[in-house]
Amino acid sequence: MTETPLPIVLVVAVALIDVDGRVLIAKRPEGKKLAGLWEFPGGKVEPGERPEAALIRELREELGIEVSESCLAPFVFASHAYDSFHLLMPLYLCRRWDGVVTAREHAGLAWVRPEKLSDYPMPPADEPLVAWLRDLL
Ligand SMILES: Nc1nc2c([nH]c(=O)n2[C@@H]2O[C@H](COP(=O)(O)OP(=O)(O)OP(=O)(O)O)[C@@H](O)[C@H]2O)c(=O)[nH]1
Ligand SMILES: [Mg+2]
Repeated sequence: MTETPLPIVLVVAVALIDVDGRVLIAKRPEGKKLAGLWEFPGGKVEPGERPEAALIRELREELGIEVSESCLAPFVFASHAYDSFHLLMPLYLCRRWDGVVTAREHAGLAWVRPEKLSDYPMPPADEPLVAWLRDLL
């Protein structure tokens, strides 16, 4: 069987972890794909951009925080076929940042214990990531 190849889209995302071990998730705003679902902050890597630089840029734009590259620890990744593209999404862990986390582009933010993440509706690609966080954090 021949499959029509889907474009691969590289998205970088992060699980920010606070001193109490809670993880930050953010609610996708109205008007965007998957609106209303909770996600890990991050976004698309632009052409020619390094993944870590893209994530640092996205965290500045979306949350108003400054993260240094040495604080981004590669963790697990999602590989998920949506209808029109194939998502490849590395998830980093980060426990240190400067500034106050603010919802600049999201409809809301929540700090959630790993075992409670499954109470929040998230995109299908995120389900395995939530399981890894629950098991390994
Ligand atoms: N940031 C993020 N994106 C995710 C997650 N799970 C998931 O399927 N995605 C998908 O990854 C794609 C890109 O994410 P995004 O909307 O954050 O991209 P972006 O920040 O660059 O926004 P923009 O393209 O509107 O400028 C979306 O189709 C989104 O649904 C997740 O946990 N975090
Ligand atoms: Mg984004």
